[in-house]
Amino acid sequence: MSLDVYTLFICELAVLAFLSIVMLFAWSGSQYDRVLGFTSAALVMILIAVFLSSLRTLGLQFLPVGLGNIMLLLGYGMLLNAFRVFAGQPCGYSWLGGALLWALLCLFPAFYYSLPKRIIVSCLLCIIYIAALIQSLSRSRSALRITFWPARLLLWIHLCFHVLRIFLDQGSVSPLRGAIGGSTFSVYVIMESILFVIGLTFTIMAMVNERTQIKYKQASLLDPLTGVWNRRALFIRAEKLEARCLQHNAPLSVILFDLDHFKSINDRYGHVQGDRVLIDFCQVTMAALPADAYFSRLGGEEFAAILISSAPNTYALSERIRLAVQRSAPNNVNYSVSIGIATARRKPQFANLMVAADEALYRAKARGRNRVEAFFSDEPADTMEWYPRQT
Ligand SMILES: Nc1nc2c(ncn2[C@@H]2O[C@H](COP(=O)(O)OP(=O)(O)OP(=O)(O)O)[C@@H](O)[C@H]2O)c(=O)[nH]1
Repeated sequence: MSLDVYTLFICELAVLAFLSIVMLFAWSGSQYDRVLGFTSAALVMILIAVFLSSLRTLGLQFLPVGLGNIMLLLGYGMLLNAFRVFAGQPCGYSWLGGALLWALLCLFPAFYYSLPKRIIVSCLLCIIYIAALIQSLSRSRSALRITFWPARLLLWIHLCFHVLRIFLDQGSVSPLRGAIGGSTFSVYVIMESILFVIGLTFTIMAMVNERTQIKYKQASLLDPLTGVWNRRALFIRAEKLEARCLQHNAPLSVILFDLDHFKSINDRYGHVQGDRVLIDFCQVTMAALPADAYFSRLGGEEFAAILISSAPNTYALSERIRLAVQRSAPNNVNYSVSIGIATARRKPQFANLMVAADEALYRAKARGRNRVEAFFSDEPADTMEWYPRQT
């Protein structure tokens, strides 16, 4: 099979133009997402670079060799920015490095007029950029469960191709009259480049799509004011914890919190200060809870925590939280919390624990607030762990 370099060149220009348009539409449709913006810029720059390199047929040197490669390296720089923004890193100036170095080297005739030297330097710069892309991608790994591996594979294939090119492309000038490609190897470079830009465009769109979906899913599980998990998240998590406790025969505890006289805090200090108290309560409580506890806002001034912990430990922890809240005074506003707890020794059922903890919380309110009450029962229950009746 022989591949015609002219046909491939036209294909590449058409593919790049089409992908640039698709990406520009995706960018504007995504409320100008910066990742898609940088990718659009990269595709447009690579399109210009490919067009400029075709001017070799006219016997030109500066436009295809100087400017064409500068545009190509700027295109890689834009891709680097896209991956950096995706990973939450600052763009910095490294995206400019390749293009500046190329411009500098073109000042030396020994480089400017030597195809083999230009091929080696161009390959090395591409390898550096692709390695930087792989490194930035690795930083996004936790945010990309599905698209991480295809993206990584695509970049590694592109990197290996450039390593191979250093050894296989001898830089022998194409024998074709008015050749578009610089060397006889150009046909493979164009073909790989077409496949790479197609793969890259769709991979980046899939990455952005996955990130958006995760963001919306997270948002649906978080309380917008305090940033802690919401009721829905708690119930999802509880199912998992129930299963874990069942498997390891571990005790499961629920702690219910209700801020005392919160309405009067709103009335006396205003709603904004009331919000600050809610945020402060979350910070104080989260700092005291163990890392594997799951804390959420049920609504209003009601919160819940679920954790694998025995009854005495849960009681001691709740007391610590109550005292920490009592000491805390955001903007000099003192407040307190009533706490109800319940623990199941084995076969825990979250719904039952919530009812039991709620009963204990009701007692804490009835007995004067700012106190911890644990669920107890007079019935001989075989799974609920209860405390001696408090008088
Ligand atoms: N600032 C603020 N207030 C809220 C928010 N959500 C609910 N509230 C207020 O919380 C108050 C809850 O009042 P109540 O249910 O009467 O409870 P309380 O005043 O804390 O009384 P006890 O629970 O009996 O100690 C209401 O006034 C709500 O308006 C919120 O997001 N921000």
